Amino acid sequence: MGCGTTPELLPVAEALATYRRVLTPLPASDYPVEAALGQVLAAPARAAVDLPLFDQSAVDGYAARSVDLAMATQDSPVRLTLSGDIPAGQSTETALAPGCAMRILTGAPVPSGADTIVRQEWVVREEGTIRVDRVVAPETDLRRQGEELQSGAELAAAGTRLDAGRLAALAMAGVASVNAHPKARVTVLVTGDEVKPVGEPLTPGQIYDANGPLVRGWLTQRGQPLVRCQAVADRFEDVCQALEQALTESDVVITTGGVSVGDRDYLPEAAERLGVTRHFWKLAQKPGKPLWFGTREGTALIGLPGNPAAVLVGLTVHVAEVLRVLEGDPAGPPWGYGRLLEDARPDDRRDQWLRMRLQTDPLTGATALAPLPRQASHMLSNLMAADVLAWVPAGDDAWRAGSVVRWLPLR
Ligand SMILES: Nc1nc2c(c(=O)[nH]1)N[C@H]1C(S)=C(S)[C@@H](COP(=O)(O)OP(=O)(O)OC[C@H]3O[C@@H](n4cnc5c(N)ncnc54)[C@H](O)[C@@H]3O)O[C@H]1N2
Ligand code: MOO
Repeated sequence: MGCGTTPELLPVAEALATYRRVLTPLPASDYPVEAALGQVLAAPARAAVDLPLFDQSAVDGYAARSVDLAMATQDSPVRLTLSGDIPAGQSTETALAPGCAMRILTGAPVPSGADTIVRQEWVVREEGTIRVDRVVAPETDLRRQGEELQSGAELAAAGTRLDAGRLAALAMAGVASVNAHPKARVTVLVTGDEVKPVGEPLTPGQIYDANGPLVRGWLTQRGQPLVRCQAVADRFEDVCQALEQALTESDVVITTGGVSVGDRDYLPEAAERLGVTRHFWKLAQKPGKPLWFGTREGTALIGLPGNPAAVLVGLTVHVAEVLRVLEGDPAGPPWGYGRLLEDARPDDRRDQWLRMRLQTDPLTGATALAPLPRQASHMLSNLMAADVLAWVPAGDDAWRAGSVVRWLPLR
């Protein structure tokens, strides 16, 4: 929060705290493990089996008894009689007898009696026997049952968001289903009579729609279930109708445009007409000052301003946190920190979200930030170069080269 922010505008940190305070995670249920990709666990997941599942070989070679090889040297190699063959996926009931070895492949179960594996590079194979010319210590290349994880051990705590690697770790440990919060279902309403989809002809005064592609693309990249994305005309009744349907069908409703004080800015009035409880409307941030946040029966409504850079801030900073709370994710925003390599734009009223490039600080080797030109709220072209959205608090000094600021990744 900047020290010089205008008092009637809610500080950004308070907006973030409001989401945590007024929203509750969506009710959890059980999902097949792979269906829960991207979801957050509501209960710990425990290993259903030991890992490794059984004593197994780490290499292609021969299961042996280390005592048989204790005297082996180049001058006096030991011969072991081959008494079996164990490929991966099979096991043998037969115990390994003294003076014997069994052929074994990587991952195959070790027969009882064997306490070491002789990798095949160390062996000369002859008719029915192998010749070993070195000592092989007990436990060499042998993976013991349960050495990684024991059945019943907690593998993932509640609050863990599942990615591909975590899913794989659960599946390996025999976890077939998990108790998780669902992903939030989102509806997007893009207002503005002046906007047209790119590719369609424009009449004078019209512009191409940036917010539709921005919000849809951002949600798709996150794997967010999209209920619908709809263009809504700047008419009060149309806004009310679309909003009512969206509130009924979704966990989160995102609107763009029509949230300020203009003659056709219907969102605040429509939301209040439909019984949405307002938590705040104006934030001490730039871009994105008019940001309307309210709830109705657990559904969150986030009214973003129409300016595309304000929508970018709304998604990266605000919608992301709303989704984390609803999805049961205890982690707050994934802040990075870096020193400004050059002066940024000063502002003494509102904290600024500035698009910057990540660089390496030539003095320290640490991550540093280079502000980009073309930062105004109606501009997006610098996203071609931007890596992060940096939070530059309002006030006297935070914008100066050398200040350390926080940032959120843009990709
Ligand atoms: N008298 C005041 N005027 C404005 C204030 C204010 O406090 N007093 N705030 C300004 C700020 S800050 C912002 S941000 C905007 C927000 O206005 P709205 O949320 O009502 O948004 P619109 O007026 O509908 O649109 C703003 C701007 O963005 C363009 N736009 C809208 N939708 C799209 C789209 N899908 N793709 C591309 N561009 C879009 C629209 O044409 C406008 O230029 O209000 C200021 N005014
Ligand atoms: O908040 Mo507005 O997005 O500053 O231009």
